[in-house]
Amino acid sequence: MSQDAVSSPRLAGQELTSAEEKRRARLSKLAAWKKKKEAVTAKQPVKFAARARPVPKKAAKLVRRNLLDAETEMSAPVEDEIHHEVDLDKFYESLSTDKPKEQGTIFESDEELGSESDDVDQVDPEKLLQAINEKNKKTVPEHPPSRSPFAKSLYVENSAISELSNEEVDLLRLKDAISVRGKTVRRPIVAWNQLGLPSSLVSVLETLDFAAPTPIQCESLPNIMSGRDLIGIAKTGSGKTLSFLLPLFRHLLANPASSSVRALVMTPTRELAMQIFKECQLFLRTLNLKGCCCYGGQSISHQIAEIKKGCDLVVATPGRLIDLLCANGGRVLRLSHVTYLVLDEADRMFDMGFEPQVMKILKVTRPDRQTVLFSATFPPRMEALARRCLSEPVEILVGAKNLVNDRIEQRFNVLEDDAKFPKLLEILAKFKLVDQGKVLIFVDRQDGCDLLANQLISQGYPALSLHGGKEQIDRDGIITDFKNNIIDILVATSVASRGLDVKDLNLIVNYDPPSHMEDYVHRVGRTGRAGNSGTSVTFLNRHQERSASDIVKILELSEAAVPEELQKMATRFRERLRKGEVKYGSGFGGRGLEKLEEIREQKRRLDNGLYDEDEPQEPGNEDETAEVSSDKLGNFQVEFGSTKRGADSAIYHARLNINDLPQSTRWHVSNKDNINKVVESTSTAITTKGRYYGPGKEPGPSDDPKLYLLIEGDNEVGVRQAVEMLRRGLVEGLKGSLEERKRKFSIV
Ligand SMILES: Nc1ncnc2c1ncn2[C@@H]1O[C@H](COP(=O)(O)OP(=O)(O)OP(=O)(O)O)[C@@H](O)[C@H]1O
Repeated sequence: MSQDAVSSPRLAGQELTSAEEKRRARLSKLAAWKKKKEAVTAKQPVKFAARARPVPKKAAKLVRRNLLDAETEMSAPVEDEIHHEVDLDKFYESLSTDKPKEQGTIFESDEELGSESDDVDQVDPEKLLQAINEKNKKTVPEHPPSRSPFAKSLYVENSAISELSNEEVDLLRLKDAISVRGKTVRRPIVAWNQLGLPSSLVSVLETLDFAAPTPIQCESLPNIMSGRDLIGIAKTGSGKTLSFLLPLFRHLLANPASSSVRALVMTPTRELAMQIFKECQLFLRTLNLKGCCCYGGQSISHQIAEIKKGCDLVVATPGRLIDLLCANGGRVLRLSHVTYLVLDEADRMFDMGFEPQVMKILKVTRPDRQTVLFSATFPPRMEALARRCLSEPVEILVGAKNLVNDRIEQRFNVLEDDAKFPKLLEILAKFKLVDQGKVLIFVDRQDGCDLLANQLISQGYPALSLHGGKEQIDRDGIITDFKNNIIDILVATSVASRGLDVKDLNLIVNYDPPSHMEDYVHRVGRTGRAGNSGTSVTFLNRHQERSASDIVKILELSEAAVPEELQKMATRFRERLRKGEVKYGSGFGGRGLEKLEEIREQKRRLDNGLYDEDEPQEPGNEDETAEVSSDKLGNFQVEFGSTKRGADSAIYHARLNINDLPQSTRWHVSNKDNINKVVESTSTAITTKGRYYGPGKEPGPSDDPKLYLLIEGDNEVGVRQAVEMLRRGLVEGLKGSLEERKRKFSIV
C-alpha cells in the first residue's frame, strides 16, 4: 500500500489552522461518534435465548448492556490502562502543526484526546520514527526537590517484642515460611497494639475490625515505620495493601501538611488504582487528609481540578501521572515534596515499556524519599531493576516466590476445546447448587470474552465481560456491579488478574490457560483471599503440555497434589526436553529455565514460516550485531490505511514491515507475548503476513511480500497505539541486541 492510500483523520478538504479550530473539529467528531453510538444502541434488539434459569431483573438489564457493548464497542475510542494515551495524542498533534512541541498543554478531556490523531499518516515513516523517538526523550518538568526535613523513623519496638529471644523470632518466621534479608531488619510484631500507633489510626483499625495483622503485615509494618525501604513479596490476598497504606498514613500524620503531594502510590492498572484509592477513603476521612486517584480513560480535567484543590496523597497509574506532571508546563502537579512512595504490583510495573515511565516519575520525587515495593510475583529479572529505585531495602518474602495460596483448591480438566463450554456449564451448575459466591472466568482474548459471556447468558447464567477494549466507564461499572453482587459471573481477560479484591469470589475458571505462569498465580489469587478458601479450575487441551509442565512445577513448589493426567503431560513434555526436542525455561527463573519462551516462540515462528532455511534458527547465536546500528531504525516502516466498511465506518490498518530488521529485534517485536499484550491493550488484531527474505533477496512479482505485521482495528486510535507499542518493543529489541554485543565483546 502506498503512502497515497493512507487515510487522513482530518476532515476532508479542511486546513485547520488554529488550535481552537482543531479542537472544535475533534469535539464535533466526538459528538458524531457519540450520536452514532447512541443510535446503534437504541436500534439493537436484545434477544435472550431460552433460559435454563430465571435471570434477575437488574442483572438482565446489565447483561443487556453487556450485549450492546459487545456490538457497539468496536467503534469506540479505545484506551489502554497504562499507556501513553495523552502523550501519543499530543505527539500526533505536534506533527500536524509541525511546530516544536510545547510542554504541558492542558487538555479538555481524554475523550477529546482519544479522537485526536491528526496528520501522522502524512509523514514519512522515518520522520515518524525520529519524531516518536524525540517524544520519548521528552522529560517531565523537574522542580528542585523540597529540602524541608521530614520524619520517617516512627517506630519504637514494643517491650513484648524486645523480650523475645532470637530463637522465638526465628520460630515465628518459620511458621509462615518467611525469609528476611537486609541490614538490621526489625523483628515482626504479632498484634496491632505493638505498633504504637496514634489514636486516629487505631480507630481506623478498629473500624476495619481485623483481629490481627497478617504475616506480611507483621514483618513489613515495623520495618517501613522505621523508615526503611522495603521489597515485600507475599501471596495474593495476603494483605499487602494495608502493609503499605498504614505506614503511608502514619507518615503523613507525622509530617507537616503541605500544599503539595507528599505520598504517591503507583499501580499498573486502573482497576487496581481505584481499588487502592477506595481502601484509602476511610483513612482520608478519619485523618482529614485529601487524596486523588488518577488513571487514564477518565477526564483529565476533573483530575486536574482535584489536584488543584490540594492533595496529600495521589494513587495513580504511570501513564496518566506523566500526563499530569507535564500538564501546563509542570504547574498542575509536582512531586518534589513526595517523601513516601509505593510501587504496587512492582513486577508488572517494570514490565515491558513501563520502566522508563516509572523512572521518569521517580526522578522528580525527593531523592531522600522512602520507597516500598510490593508484589505477589517477582521474577528474578526484575530484581536488579527494582533495586535501582530503592536504597538498602529490607527484603521480605512470605512463603516461596510465585506460589499459589494454599487455601485455593486447584483443579484441572484436560479436555478437547469443544468440550470446554459444556464442562463449564456443568461446573457452574454444581457450584451454584452449593455456593452463593461469585465466579470469575478467564479467557485469553477480548472477542472470546464477549462471546463466552453471551453464550453463558443464552444458557441462563447472567454474565458480564470485562477486557481492555471496553471503555473505562464501563470497566469501572462492571467491576462495581460484580463487587456489589448485581452480577455474579464475570468473564474477563487477564486485565482482571491482578489486585482485584472481590468478596465472596469463590470460583476461578481458567477457560484458557494463562500464557505466563505469574499470570496463573495472580488469576487464581482472585479467590482464597484474606483467610478464606476458594477453588480454581483450569482447562487445558492435551496439546498444552508446556502449560501443564509449568503448572506441575507450581504445584510441586507449593507442595500440592499433582493430578495424574497433568503429571503425564508434564512428563511427556520433560521427556521431549531430554531428547532435546525443546529446551526448558519459564517465568519462574533459574538459569536453565530462562529460554523456554524463546524456544516456544522459535518453534511457533518456524511453524509459521517466519524463517527460511538460510537463516540461523537459534536466536542470539549468530553474530548479527553488525546489523544493529541506529540507521537500522530506518527499516521500521509503517504504512497506515483504511478500508470503508459502510457509509460511515471503516476498518483501519497499519502494515509494519519487519523483514529487514535484525533477527533478534524482529523476534522481540513480534513474539507472542508482546503481540498478546498489544492486542489486549488496544483492541486490535495483529497477524504476521508475508514471508521472510534473507539479506539481499527480494520477492519477485508473483511472490509473497516480505515479512510484515498487519495491525487491524475498528478505530484509528487503537491501531496507532498498537503501532506505538510495537515500536517500543522494537527499540527494546535493538537495545537488547546492542547490549548482547557489548557482553560478547567484554568477556575475556
Ligand atoms: N489483617 C487482616 N485481617 C483480615 N483481613 C485483612 C487483613 N488485612 C487485609 N485484609 C483483607 O484481605 C483482603 C486482601 O487484602 P489485599 O487486597 O491487601 O491483598 P493483596 O496481598 O494485596 O493481594 P493481591 O496480591 O492479589 O493484590 C482485603 O479484602 C483486605 O481488606
